[in-house]
Amino acid sequence: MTENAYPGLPSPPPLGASALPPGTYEGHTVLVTGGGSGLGKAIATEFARLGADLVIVGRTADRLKAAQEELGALGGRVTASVCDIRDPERIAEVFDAAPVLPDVLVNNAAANFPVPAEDMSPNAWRAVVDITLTGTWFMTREFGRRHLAAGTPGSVINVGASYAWTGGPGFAHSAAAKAGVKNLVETLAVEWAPYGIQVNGLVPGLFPHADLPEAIRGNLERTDDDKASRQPALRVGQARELGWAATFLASPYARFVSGHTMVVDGANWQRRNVVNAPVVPVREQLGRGPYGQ
Ligand SMILES: CCC/C=C/C(=O)SCCNC(=O)CCNC(=O)[C@H](O)C(C)(C)COP(=O)([O-])OP(=O)([O-])OC[C@H]1O[C@@H](n2cnc3c(N)ncnc32)[C@H](O)[C@@H]1OP(=O)([O-])[O-]
Ligand SMILES: NC(=O)C1=CN([C@@H]2O[C@H](COP(=O)(O)OP(=O)(O)OC[C@H]3O[C@@H](n4cnc5c(N)ncnc54)[C@H](OP(=O)(O)O)[C@@H]3O)[C@@H](O)[C@H]2O)C=CC1
Repeated sequence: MTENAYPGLPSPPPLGASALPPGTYEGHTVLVTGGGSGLGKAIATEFARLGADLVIVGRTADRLKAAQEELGALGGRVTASVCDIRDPERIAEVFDAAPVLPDVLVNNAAANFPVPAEDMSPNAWRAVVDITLTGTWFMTREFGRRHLAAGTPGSVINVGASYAWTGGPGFAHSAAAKAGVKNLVETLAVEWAPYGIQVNGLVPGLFPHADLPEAIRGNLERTDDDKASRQPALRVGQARELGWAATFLASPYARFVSGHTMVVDGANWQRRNVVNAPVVPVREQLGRGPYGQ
């Protein structure tokens, strides 16, 4: 495909830059689920650059250990805890074992793979909804209860997806779960504001990276042979751009922002064409034959 003639949205400042004052998060601890890889690690990185201590959570010990070393090199204390966020008892143990009660919870871990709705097994539905929605709720519940008991303020950021508003053909499970995640933001922001707890959402657009599972990476490659030109911004997101948004939302400069979901996607989710593109059924887009054959 030929290069686009338009400039698109400008590139962000380089990795290592920050809009917030140095030390904004000194003395604060940030727990990031899925902080051992991909966007979770990028978010954790930006908090660490601003002085935060971290707790990172995921299912895979090796992945967490590698991230712990990488993030630890930024100067703060990094605790790595193996935990499946579907398990509320294990979540309680992770909070018990953390050096302090984290001030910020970033619910970043999620599960997803493309599948035509009619092909989805009950377990496939459960795996995605249990991790993405129920796991997010279990983490948030533990965080909220402990802050209420301690009488301390806190900030929750739920990482979402724009198909929470639009629906997500080919991702019925994930889209339904992310809609629930966005709705939780709105409910809990009201319930917990009196106790000093902010709850916000943060939605990445297209942020390809090497840690994505094969099913998602393969899907992006199949449908996006030229990722940049298929978006209004004419480029994809840089992981640090999501990290910067997260550090702003949980910062002292956003104390009156709660119940809001911020979309960082170069306006891709608002996109409509003057002339509609031809409709291609999901199973055809995914290269599957007719249902039942
Ligand atoms: C696109 C841009 C937006 C991106 C948004 C993102 O979220 S990106 C972030 C993306 N990051 C991640 O997703 C990271 C985490 N994701 C994961 O670890 C896996 O995707 C997981 C959720 C399947 C693992 O959960 P687990 O260990 O509990 O699962 P398990 O292995 O036991 O399988 C459970 C059921 O699912 C079935 N099934 C599985 N794959 C497929 C498939 N491709 N097709 C159909 N079905 C599939 C499997 O067959 C089984 O059903 P069965 O046979 O019993 O009826
Ligand atoms: N990348 C993108 O373009 C987009 C991403 N998003 C959202 O951004 C967030 C991060 O995605 P991304 O970094 O790309 O995805 P990754 O697959 O790279 O990361 C997911 C992380 O979550 C962890 N995780 C998954 N399941 C569980 C579980 N049951 N318990 C604990 N940890 C778990 C994984 O670790 P482990 O497997 O070791 O448990 C991994 O570290 C997600 O919420 C995703 O939905 C939304 C739109 C687009």
